[in-house]
Amino acid sequence: MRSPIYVAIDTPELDRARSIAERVRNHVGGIKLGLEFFSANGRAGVREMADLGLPIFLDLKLHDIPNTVGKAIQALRPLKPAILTVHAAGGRAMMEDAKAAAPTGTKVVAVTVLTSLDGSDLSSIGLAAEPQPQVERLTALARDAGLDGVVCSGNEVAAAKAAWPDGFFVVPGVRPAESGHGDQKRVMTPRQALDNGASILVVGRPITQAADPDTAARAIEATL
Ligand SMILES: O=C(O)c1cc(=O)[nH]c(=O)n1[C@@H]1O[C@H](COP(=O)(O)O)[C@@H](O)[C@H]1O
Repeated sequence: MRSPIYVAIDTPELDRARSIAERVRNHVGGIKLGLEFFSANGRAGVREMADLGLPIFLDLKLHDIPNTVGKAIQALRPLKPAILTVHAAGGRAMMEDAKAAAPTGTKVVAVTVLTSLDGSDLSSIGLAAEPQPQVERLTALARDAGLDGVVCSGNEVAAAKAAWPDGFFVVPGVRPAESGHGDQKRVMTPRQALDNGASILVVGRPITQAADPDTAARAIEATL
């Protein structure tokens, strides 16, 4: 079975991205490319990474009016990514247009509450401090809009899955026990996140910043 780990290769440097991907390829199920990589390398860079043969998760977290998000996804169609992200807070019509514009076979998943936010951050933007009800509300909205799944932390994934048993659940903010949290606030170990119902795990710096990314990816895989 393919590893549930998607390695988040967050770098603007194409050569470095390719080198990390080549080193970890036997211990991950796919590659996640986000805003940092895409802003520097664009669609051509994504194509080069796709040539390595692993599924591509294109994480652009689109969040705009429905027409703009739909047209942006149309422009991405030739890349045929395995997974694409939008922000659930963009609303139901935006998510519907996102799904309608995506290629067949691309999973469109909605980010609920970023894993970098804790209760006090949520209060500061006018939301209730408890993340779980917000994750549950946005998960139901994403399901009703016809998306394929959501992104949430390992703390909320069990509740989200209870509301959407056949949804696809992406869990970032994953940290092996001995790893630093960096800017992540709602974190969980890879094993626990899988046990709670994650479909895939997004792991970035614990692998990409390790002295030996291959060994780090292998060590995480061994805990699953
Ligand atoms: O959509 C995401 O992948 C995402 C959502 C979220 O709530 N939190 C989050 O960290 N991510 C992404 O997951 C990756 C986490 O990276 P590390 O913190 O280095 O493991 C980054 O590429 C983030 O953009």
